[in-house]
Parts: sequence; structure tokens; C-alpha cells
Amino acid sequence: MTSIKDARRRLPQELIDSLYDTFTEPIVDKILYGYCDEKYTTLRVNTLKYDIHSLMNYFKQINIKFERVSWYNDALILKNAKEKDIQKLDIYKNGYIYLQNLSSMIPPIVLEPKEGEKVLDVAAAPGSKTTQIASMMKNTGYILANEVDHIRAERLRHNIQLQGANIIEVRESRGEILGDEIKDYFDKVLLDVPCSGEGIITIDNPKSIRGWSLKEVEKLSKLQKKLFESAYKALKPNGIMVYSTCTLNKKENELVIDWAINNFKIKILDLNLKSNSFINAFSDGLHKDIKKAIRVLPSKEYEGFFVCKIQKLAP
Ligand SMILES: C[S@@+](CC[C@H](N)C(=O)[O-])C[C@H]1O[C@@H](n2cnc3c(N)ncnc32)[C@H](O)[C@@H]1O
Repeated sequence: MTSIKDARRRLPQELIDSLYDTFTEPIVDKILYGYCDEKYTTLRVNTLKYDIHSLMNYFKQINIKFERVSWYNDALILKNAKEKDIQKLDIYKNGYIYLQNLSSMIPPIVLEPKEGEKVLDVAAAPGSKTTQIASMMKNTGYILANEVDHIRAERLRHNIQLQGANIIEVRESRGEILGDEIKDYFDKVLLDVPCSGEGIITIDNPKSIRGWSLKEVEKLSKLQKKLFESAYKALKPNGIMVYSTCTLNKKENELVIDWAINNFKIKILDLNLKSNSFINAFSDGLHKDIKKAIRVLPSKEYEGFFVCKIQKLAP
């Protein structure tokens, strides 16, 4: 197994420097261990087709060991099965379950979509969170799932169909333009933005590191602000938005939220989600409410993530 000494050597120096600029030494060590650890397979049951008790019974019958997740009844951590083992099962092939990292399940939970609501997913492919939202809404209401990349949008359509989610309209466009076309309309907006992916680095997978650079972080933070403005416009007054990334730096996380607080009428809300694996976002020198957002550090169970819940205030 790769040691964190190796990890330090194999990562771009700019990334190491950026981690040390942002976090304390013990936290950087934790992140580097997270990059080296092999992840457990995690999944959620698709409640449109199946239920957690039947799934647990089935896993017991076929000797798959699992743990439950304190903050989500419909998720499991598998202790002795790889994704490729699960992909062979009919429950996977028929869309009864969805392989998804636990961190990626947090934004829909925090968004709390309700039956009958209108929900916008600004950057939706491959649809992990869109299909989770549809299952939380029991296939009632309406979801607009937007994606700019055609191939990824096809993957999104495939996943939606397999999961039996039938309240979702897929749209292929730049998220930046949505808010000028559809104003004050959605009850909830998920803004799971394209990001530099510092939370999903695996040291043994060079592909997971290849696209990272400080220049890219800078470029993405500009795009994230544009997407935020668009999402804000599309949201109803008093509506709820969740902003999330799978990256760890402040530029794409706290600084985007701080910029948003200074430019729009919004309020940062508590997430009401507790776990030892979550830490408060930074608020030093920024608006104090930003610490209500959470950061998840990479580990065996979790990818690195940032999640912030926002309410659009009435004019
Ligand atoms: C973090 S991924 C979304 C993951 C997805 N929410 C899920 O849970 O399955 C970000 C997505 O944004 C898309 N994207 C990039 N630029 C975009 C833009 N300007 N407008 C809309 N989507 C964009 C990417 O192609 C990518 O599919």
C-alpha cells in the first residue's frame, strides 16, 4: 500500500502547498491517508423499486457484510465486496440499488426535496443525486436535470431510466444561462458544480490527479460563481439551494459562498447532519455563517466534499 510519504512525492507540489496553506498538519496527513486508502464500496437502495430491509436480508443470504450509515437509512457500507462484484448482481442490473459514495448522498439529504416540488439540478450527470432526489420525492413533482456534456447527458438518461425515475426532464445546456430563462421558479436547486476534484484523488489512479492545477482551480471558481448566479435566479424567493463540490480548497468552496453572501440576498442555513467524519467549514475573515457549511475529509468511507445549504431571501 502507498505510504503518505509516497503520496507527498507523487502529488503536484502546488497541491501539497495548497493543502498546507489551508489545513493544519494533522488534517493534511488525514487527507493524504485518505488519498492512499482503498475505498469501501458504498451504495443506496433505490426506494422507487426496493427497500433497505429486503436489501439487507438479501446481502445476508449471499454473505455480503455491511454496516449502516448513522445519518441515512437507505445507505450501506459494504465490508467484503468490490463494486465489480456488485455490478454482477441482478439488483444492480435492474436498478434496485445505486453505487454511490456516501459523501455524494449528502447534498440531496440536505436539500430535503419533498413530494410534488419543482427541483432544478444544474449540473446533473451521471445522475447519482438526481435519481436520489427523485426517489426521495417518491416520483411526484418535477425535476429539471441539466448537463452541458452530451455524452454525460446520455449516461444521465440511461441511469434515470434504469432507476425508474419518471419525473425528470433532461436538458442539455450551459448551466449559466438557465437563470435568465427560468426565473423565480424552483422550490429547490441543487448546484453540484464542476470542480477540481481534490476530494476524489486516489494516489494509485494517476487519472484522478491529471487535471489538477492552480490555474484550473482559479478558472473553475469563476465558472462556479456564474453557475451560482444562474441557480439563484432560477430559485423561488424563500427557496432552498444546496451548493456542493468534491474539492477541498477554499477558492471553490468558502470563497464562492462568501462572494455569494456579498452579492445576493441569501442566508446560510444549518445542515442538521452530524457525524464525526464532517468538520465545519472555515469562516476566519469571512462571513461567520459560512461555518454552518461542512467539509468531509477523504477516508475509507468518504470522498472529500463540501456542502453548504442556502436560502434565497424574499426581495
Ligand atoms: C460534479 S459533476 C456532477 C455530478 C452529478 N451531480 C451527480 O451527482 O451525478 C459536474 C457536472 O457538471 C458538468 N458541467 C460542466 N460545466 C458545466 C456547465 N457550464 N453547465 C452545466 N453543467 C456543466 C460536467 O460535465 C459534470 O457532469
